[in-house]
Amino acid sequence: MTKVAVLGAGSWGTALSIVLADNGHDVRLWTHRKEQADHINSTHKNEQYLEIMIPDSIRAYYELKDALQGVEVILLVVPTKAIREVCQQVNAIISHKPVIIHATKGIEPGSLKRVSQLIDEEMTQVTYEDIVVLSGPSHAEEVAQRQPTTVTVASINENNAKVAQDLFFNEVFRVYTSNDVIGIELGGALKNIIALGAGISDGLGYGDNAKAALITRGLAEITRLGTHLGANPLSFLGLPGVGDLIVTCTSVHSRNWRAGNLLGKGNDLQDVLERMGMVVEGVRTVQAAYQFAKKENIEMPITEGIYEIINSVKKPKDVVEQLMNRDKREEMDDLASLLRNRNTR
Ligand SMILES: NC(=O)C1=CN([C@@H]2O[C@H](COP(=O)(O)OP(=O)(O)OC[C@H]3O[C@@H](n4cnc5c(N)ncnc54)[C@H](OP(=O)(O)O)[C@@H]3O)[C@@H](O)[C@H]2O)C=CC1
Ligand SMILES: O=C(CO)COP(=O)(O)O
Repeated sequence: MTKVAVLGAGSWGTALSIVLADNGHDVRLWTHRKEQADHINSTHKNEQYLEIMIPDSIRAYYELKDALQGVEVILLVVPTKAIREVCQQVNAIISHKPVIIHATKGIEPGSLKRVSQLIDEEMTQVTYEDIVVLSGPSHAEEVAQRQPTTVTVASINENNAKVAQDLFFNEVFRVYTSNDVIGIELGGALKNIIALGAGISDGLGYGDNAKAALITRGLAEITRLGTHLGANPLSFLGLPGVGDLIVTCTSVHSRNWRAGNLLGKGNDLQDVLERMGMVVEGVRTVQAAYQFAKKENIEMPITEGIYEIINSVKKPKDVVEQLMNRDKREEMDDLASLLRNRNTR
């Protein structure tokens, strides 16, 4: 039995706590709202985020220092915009060196840093190489119902990746390992932008052809930027790449798809975000990806179009027209040269 503090009691933190509790671990689920901790402990429910009974063995905490007492593993699962703040709070409390796993999917606008880089910056006890990221096609709603799910855990520290694999692995939650932290983080963050696009396309009334095109050409963009930033291109063919792209672009559970769908139907972004009541990471990540594409001079027309819609520069229909009328080209043009360049390095 491992003592694990799960920081973030939203849908994903709750679902992953259930996996850990099913595996017999001592799970402390931390929330920054006292009334939520009391509610979870007295009712074993967190219905604001998930319609599921929470195992009695999971205890919710409001006091962070109590939640962190003697833990061997910390699982960070707050939205990207809260990562720095939560890491600073943890840093002020712990003096030991637990294994840090994060399951957050985003990139910070401005700094253009991935989540593991933010953790590394904020936590003095942590070394970048030791951080583990957990990612893959895994909606909280299905994980909490113990539906078959596969994810990947990646770390430069192979031992820590195996620790994470053993911690979560069970008969309905299959966990693979990888050492491509950059690829796994970027795949998870960037697919949310394409999922917004898929939702917009559905909201506009376009069909499966358009969505399949967005998924495929979106994957080309993710691979283009990711490989440029040092990821292994093969990672984008894996669970945290194409796997997560498919699930997020096609599932009604997806917050990003749902938000996009409402935007495509003509709703205002602020209204949409208020209606969602949960984090829609793609809205913030698209700002970062757009900045990345400009800074690194990477062609990302879908990302650019979603950026223009989110920032009310263009209407969804105009972006579709813009994408369909780009210059004619060979499909594998840039990806083939990207792989060639990589091989000769
Ligand atoms: N939901 C899913 O299926 C999956 C989500 N993810 C990723 O996991 C991350 C979290 O998503 P998810 O659980 O869905 O988000 P939710 O919106 O469901 O929950 C976010 C949780 O974080 C809490 N929180 C926000 N800011 C802070 C803060 N400053 N300090 C402490 N707690 C804070 C929220 O508290 P409050 O209730 O007060 O707002 C809430 O409990 C995202 O990066 C997402 O992309 C990854 C895979 C699957
Ligand atoms: O990352 C996810 C599934 O793997 C969750 O995506 P959403 O945030 O769009 O629900």
